[in-house]
Amino acid sequence: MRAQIVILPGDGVGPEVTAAAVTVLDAVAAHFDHSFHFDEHLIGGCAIDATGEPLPAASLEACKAADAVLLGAVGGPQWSDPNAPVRPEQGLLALRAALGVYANLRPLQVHPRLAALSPLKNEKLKNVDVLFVRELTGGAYFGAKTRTSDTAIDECKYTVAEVERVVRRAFNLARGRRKHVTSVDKANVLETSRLWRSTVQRIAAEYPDVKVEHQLVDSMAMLLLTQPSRYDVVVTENLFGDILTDEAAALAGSLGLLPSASIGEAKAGLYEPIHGSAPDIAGQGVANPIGTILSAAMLLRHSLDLEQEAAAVEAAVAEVLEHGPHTRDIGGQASTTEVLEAVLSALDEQACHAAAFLRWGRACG
Ligand SMILES: NC(=O)C1=CN([C@@H]2O[C@H](COP(=O)(O)OP(=O)(O)OC[C@H]3O[C@@H](n4cnc5c(N)ncnc54)[C@H](O)[C@@H]3O)[C@@H](O)[C@H]2O)C=CC1
Ligand SMILES: CC(C)CC(=O)C(=O)O
Ligand SMILES: [Mg+2]
Repeated sequence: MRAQIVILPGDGVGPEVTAAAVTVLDAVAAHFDHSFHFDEHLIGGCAIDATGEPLPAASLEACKAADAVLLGAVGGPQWSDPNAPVRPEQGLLALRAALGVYANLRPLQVHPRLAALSPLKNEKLKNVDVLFVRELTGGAYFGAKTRTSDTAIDECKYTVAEVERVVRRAFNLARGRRKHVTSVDKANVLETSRLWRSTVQRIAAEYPDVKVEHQLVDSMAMLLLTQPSRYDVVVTENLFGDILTDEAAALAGSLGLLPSASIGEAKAGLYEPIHGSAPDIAGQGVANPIGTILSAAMLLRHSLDLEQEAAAVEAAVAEVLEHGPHTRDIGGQASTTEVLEAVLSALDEQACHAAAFLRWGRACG
């Protein structure tokens, strides 16, 4: 298959981790006989420096025309002046809105080899397999912002239609999993959460085969640590989902491990690790590339319908998590490049198995 993929490296460790993921996608193309064309564009702080804008028109147009977009991260201390007229993060929010990618899928699994890195006891981490579905284009991140000398307002708004579409996604995804949806809100206090909860209750009636429960976000933050294996699909609004998934990354062992897929009605989606630009380690060649490589696997699955290829990348990553090498954040000493090379050689083996399986299938008729 032929695919046009836009790469937005962004800032900080973004260029380091996207370069690793592109090398993996190149290897997938070579092994499985696909033709991926990569087109790199600016976003975030580097775009502000070059053009004055965090999302230049050329970047947005390229993303809209692509089959998929792979992004590193945006932001950093040099663009974080509270009085700055434009900020890198505005570029990412504008891109998510323009692409209409309202559902952000953030899977959490705990590799047994890394369980020791988690602050939790090992037995709590058995069978943890959660899919967070975070609403991505509404809520406080997109509401009107006003500021006077002594007052600041961030409007938080949700419409029924915005809640319905992401909640339906969550229920549909739950049908392919353990058929359990946990909706997280703050309905005891927030009007937007009351609208969220009543909408979930109405949609749930269309899915009698899926068990639904409601959990307030403050207690959910605690339950995620005390009973993580209880959860299957967790659907929640933009801000709560952002916070809960960084917390969830601590269960897996590092923020550098978690991938994400942002999807809407179109096949084309936006794929990015859940972490930020990690300015504290940027430029040192030690960033963990696994979250971005797994995001590339999600790109293969969700935007290109290449399930076998996605599974091969995931199996290669699992092999490297099992046997190393590991970057510093997960207790090793390896560089980004050493981890990438290990993933590539594990992928070689996966691809050989896949090719042998295909030959066997043909021979058997
Ligand atoms: N999607 C995006 O582009 C996001 C951008 N940001 C931006 O990133 C900047 C830094 O934000 P922080 O709160 O420090 O969050 P962060 O996610 O960049 O870093 C938090 C901690 O996790 C570590 N970390 C993150 N990714 C890692 C990786 N791949 N390998 C190893 N360690 C990793 C960092 O070294 C740091 O200690 C800010 O400007 C923020 O706005 C934050 C979150 C998401
Ligand atoms: C706009 C981003 C910086 C928000 C964020 O932290 C995220 O999407 O994970
Ligand atoms: Mg975040």
